[in-house]
Amino acid sequence: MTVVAIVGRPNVGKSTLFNRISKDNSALVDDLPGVTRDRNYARVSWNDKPFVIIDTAGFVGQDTSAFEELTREQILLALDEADILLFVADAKTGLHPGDAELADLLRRSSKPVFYAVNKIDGSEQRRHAAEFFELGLDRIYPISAAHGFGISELMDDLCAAIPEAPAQTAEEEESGGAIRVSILGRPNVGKSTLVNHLLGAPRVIVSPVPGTTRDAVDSHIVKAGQEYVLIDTAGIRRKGRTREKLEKISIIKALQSVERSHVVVLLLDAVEGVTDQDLHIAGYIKERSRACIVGINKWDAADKDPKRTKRFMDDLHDRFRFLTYAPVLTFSALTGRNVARLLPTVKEVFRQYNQRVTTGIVNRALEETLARHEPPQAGNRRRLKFYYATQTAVRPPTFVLFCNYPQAIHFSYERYLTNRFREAFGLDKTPIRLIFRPRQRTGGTS
Ligand SMILES: Nc1nc2c(ncn2[C@@H]2O[C@H](COP(=O)(O)OP(=O)(O)OP(=O)(O)O)[C@@H](O)[C@H]2O)c(=O)[nH]1
Ligand SMILES: Nc1nc2c(ncn2[C@@H]2O[C@H](COP(=O)(O)OP(=O)(O)OP(=O)(O)O)[C@@H](O)[C@H]2O)c(=O)[nH]1
Repeated sequence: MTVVAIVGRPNVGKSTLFNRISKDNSALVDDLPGVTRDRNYARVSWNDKPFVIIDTAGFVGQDTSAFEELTREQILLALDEADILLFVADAKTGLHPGDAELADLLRRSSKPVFYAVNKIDGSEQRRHAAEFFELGLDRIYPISAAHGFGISELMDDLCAAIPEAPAQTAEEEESGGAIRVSILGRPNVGKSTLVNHLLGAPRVIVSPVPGTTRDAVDSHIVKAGQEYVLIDTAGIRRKGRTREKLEKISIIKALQSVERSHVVVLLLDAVEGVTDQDLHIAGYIKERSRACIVGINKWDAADKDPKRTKRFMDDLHDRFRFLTYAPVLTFSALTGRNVARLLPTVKEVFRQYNQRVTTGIVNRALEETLARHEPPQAGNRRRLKFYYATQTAVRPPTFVLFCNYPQAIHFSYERYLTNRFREAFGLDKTPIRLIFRPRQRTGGTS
């Protein structure tokens, strides 16, 4: 998945541009309820090119007192991890020394960079925009993120730089019947230790210093006749940076790994608990409808007081309640205790993720579900009616339900249907998707 990062000085309009690009293309991101909207990355599609767009401001916080340092860090991060850079400057303030410095850094990159000058909403700003040619750039895109001016020219050109044909299908074929698994989690949570344990030999360097593993490599293993590909086994860190920065950086890599996975193992630290970043990754897993297992590592070091354990688990379920389908496992990658449960669980989750249900069974379940709890009235006082349903896809199991007023279905009724389908089809450990369609008339008679 191509990652496009928006970079620029504070207050130039990065977030506004991010919102415009992601909002105008919300088809792909909006069809899943209950996922947090408060975030700085989005999967969008422009001219049929899917990509992930990231507002880097979110990675460095709002501490403007140290903004030069922060901005530099942000640029380096984006240069490292993104595929395309989108530089934004502010025509209202005009050319700023910081812009020149950033442009300099970007010019040294081998990645495509698009330079936009924002806040072009009047003739005065247009004059200011000309100043930016002093940066020695071939092409500058005058835009107004707030009003939409110039956005399509910019995005059309940017999308042309995104490679055709996502590698997804090729990769799918290549991996045959293998289950693609990624192990994600913040630095020091024990990813390398776990991978080494699974591989049965210390192939990945483990160290108590965060960020000691480098290159992205996939590892193949066969257990009990099932092949697994551990994606990006080297993990999601960088050498020689502070822990705090590392945690901010890792999200881009994490998102890319989610894209490539069937099943994501989200590792948490039993001692440190759940962080916002864990929830961010979890939100993305949900949004991308990937199967997931929550692995609580370092269980050997956890406080075994039953009350605390209960509080930990309650808190976990509460914070991951949008991901109820993810089984939770506790283990210790260090001692190996209970790690043996992981791959069988991955296999079971994957089985459900690929499950097919015949149309007859789907419709029987639909009938029973409706009989048990009638659909509420649609807004226009007409009765909401479901006609029939059928499974249209796997990974995840996806069901299309034909009804008279798809737009009138309340979220709570959708949740009810989802839960009943899960129960009826034994799909408790996989995401499933329900799509509501207006009934299509066939044949052209009557
Ligand atoms: N006039 C005008 N104002 C804009 C435009 N785009 C953004 N702004 C304003 O510029 C200000 C900063 O916008 P943000 O999108 O928050 O900028 P940012 O670069 O994300 O800022 P940081 O998060 O501080 O780095 C806001 O008050 C926006 O309303 C535009 O096209 N025209
Ligand atoms: N007590 C305990 N320590 C563990 C366990 N798993 C890993 N550790 C320790 O945690 C530290 C970090 O482990 P790593 O496997 O390097 O963690 P990582 O997630 O790969 O870390 P980064 O390279 O920073 O991303 C090491 O000192 C491990 O020995 C566990 O199950 N129990």
